Amino acid sequence: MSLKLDQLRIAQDGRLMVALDISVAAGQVLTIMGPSGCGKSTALAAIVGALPPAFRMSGRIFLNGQDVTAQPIHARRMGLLFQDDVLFPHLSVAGNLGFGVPRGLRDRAARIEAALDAAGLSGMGARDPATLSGGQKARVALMRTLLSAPQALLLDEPFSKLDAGLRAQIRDFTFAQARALPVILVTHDMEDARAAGGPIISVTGEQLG
Ligand SMILES: Nc1ncnc2c1ncn2[C@@H]1O[C@H](COP(=O)(O)OP(=O)(O)OP(=O)(O)O)[C@@H](O)[C@H]1O
Repeated sequence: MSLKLDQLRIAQDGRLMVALDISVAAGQVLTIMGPSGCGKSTALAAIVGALPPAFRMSGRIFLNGQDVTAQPIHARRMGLLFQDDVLFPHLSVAGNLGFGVPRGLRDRAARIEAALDAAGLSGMGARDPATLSGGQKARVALMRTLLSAPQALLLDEPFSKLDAGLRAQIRDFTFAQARALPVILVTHDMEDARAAGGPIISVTGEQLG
């Protein structure tokens, strides 16, 4: 799998805000950094197909070699994970995971079980998500996204609410679970960027390291 941003440009009120021209291969994590308000989240919104009307976009987005620029958000099948990605409080842990599984799959229960296993939550599917620790919640949120079988994973500061120890643990877990996918990580944290191990760019297209 691969994600290619070909001369992607996002402007607001005629002013260029974001310029990205890069390919991300499966198993690679591209990190996007930059000051607050410079357009990092907007860039992810454009890539998934949910750019707010206040912005104009040019360039093309390719997923697995296919031009998806004109496709609506649901057809692009990309997973997007936020820092405030809360679990649904009215659903069990398994119910939350099941939300990610595409409708009509026969092995739905087995997929949920496998995700519980991967998250270190075997046998805890019936639990109320409120009873989980912060790390457990973060793992369930990630697995819920991955169960939707995304073609790429976009991470918008997903670790920033976690304390330092947990942050490293969840970060490693995320990169390990997503190793079959191209991943784009938005972060303010240099440690996150280093741990990602891939190219680091600013949203203005400048290569940082
Ligand atoms: N829906 C919207 N309509 C109009 N302007 C918006 C909208 N969303 C964001 N903006 C503006 O676009 C600019 C970029 O916002 P964005 O959230 O992409 O920045 P960011 O780099 O992700 O910031 P942070 O690091 O603080 O999350 C900001 O000036 C913001 O106010």
